[in-house]
Amino acid sequence: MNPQAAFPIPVSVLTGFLGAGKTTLLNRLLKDPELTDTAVIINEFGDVAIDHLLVEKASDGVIELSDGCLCCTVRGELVDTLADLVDRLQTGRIQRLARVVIETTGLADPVPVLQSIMGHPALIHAFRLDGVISVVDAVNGSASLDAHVEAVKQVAVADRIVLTKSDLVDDADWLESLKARLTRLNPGAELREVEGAAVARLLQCGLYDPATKTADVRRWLGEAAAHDHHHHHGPGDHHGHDHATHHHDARVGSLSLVHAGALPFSTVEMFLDLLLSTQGDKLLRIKGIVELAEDPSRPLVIHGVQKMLHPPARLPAWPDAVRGTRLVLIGIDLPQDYVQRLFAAFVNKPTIDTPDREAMENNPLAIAGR
Ligand SMILES: Nc1nc2c(ncn2[C@@H]2O[C@H](COP(=O)(O)OP(=O)(O)OP(=O)(O)O)[C@@H](O)[C@H]2O)c(=O)[nH]1
Repeated sequence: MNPQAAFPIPVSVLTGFLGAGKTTLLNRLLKDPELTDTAVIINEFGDVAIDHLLVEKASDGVIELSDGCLCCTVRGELVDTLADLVDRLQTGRIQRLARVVIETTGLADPVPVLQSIMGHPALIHAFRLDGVISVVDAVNGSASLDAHVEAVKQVAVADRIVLTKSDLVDDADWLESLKARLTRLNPGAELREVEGAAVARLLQCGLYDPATKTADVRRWLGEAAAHDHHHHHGPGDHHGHDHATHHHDARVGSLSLVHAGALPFSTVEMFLDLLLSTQGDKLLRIKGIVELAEDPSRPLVIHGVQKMLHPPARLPAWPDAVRGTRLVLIGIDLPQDYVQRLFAAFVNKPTIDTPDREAMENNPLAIAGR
């Protein structure tokens, strides 16, 4: 491959509901000299392709997708567009490519976009999903979350949430309650106001801090926040007022799975297989770090979207003193107790009311409460 390109190339996905301020933020971001060799892929929606005109520093960087619903038809094209970028690099038609930013249409469910980046065999070695930045409008964000489950998913899958238009909101309580709602939906994501957020570092959500070259596991897993906000919402739960007014929100939940010791690779693999085959449709994101029994000094990094797992990668060393296995899951209608018990069955000795591993591998339906 072209020596000018360091594969895999990080891909950032910029999402957020219609008019939330994605293009405005992107225009500001692209002024940062650190983002010079960035390709921007803008997904168009509607008859008139106006978005690319709004991206000022576009010239040869913008690759336009044709109109259509992102969830279905454009998925194939996005893959083609990314493959074309690799081709251009290899043939020298592009000299350098340091990053790709994909701006999704405001109406889109971002999950298929993430899946097409992570799951396509032709792209898997060329690109890595760095992170998802979700833009939420302080004026209309709350109404969008109430009305559209896509807006809720955009927030739930985010690594970072950027709040725009707070300059238009006088009511501090309104702003605080929107922020609290966003934190409930996605306790692991970093929440920022747009002022000050428009710098290259906003896009760097991955495990490695490119400045220090060290892994920042806690930030990447969103752990510090996630610990204080365990959600145990299930599809059948009722949350009174909250449930009644925010019915989409109640379906979203995050949970952490923690195991103190090292685990054999086969255990991790089987647990993930079962988790993805039974809960894949409900999982929005999964991230984690694993201490492997076979090689405890080099942690295994797990990263996935729905049923798709990024090829597991190894870190050269543990970034800090904390070892063991930590998985963070965000899902919609995810049966949290089932997942906790499934994990426990794999990593611990079986208890009286928990079927053992062998029984479960033979019959994954053995755990009640799915
Ligand atoms: N006052 C204020 N206006 C903003 C802010 N961010 C964006 N806007 C305005 O909001 C409108 C929509 O912004 P865009 O950046 O086009 O939003 P978008 O999310 O790209 O929109 P779509 O591509 O249509 O989904 C524009 O008129 C922007 O100028 C902000 O922080 N404050």
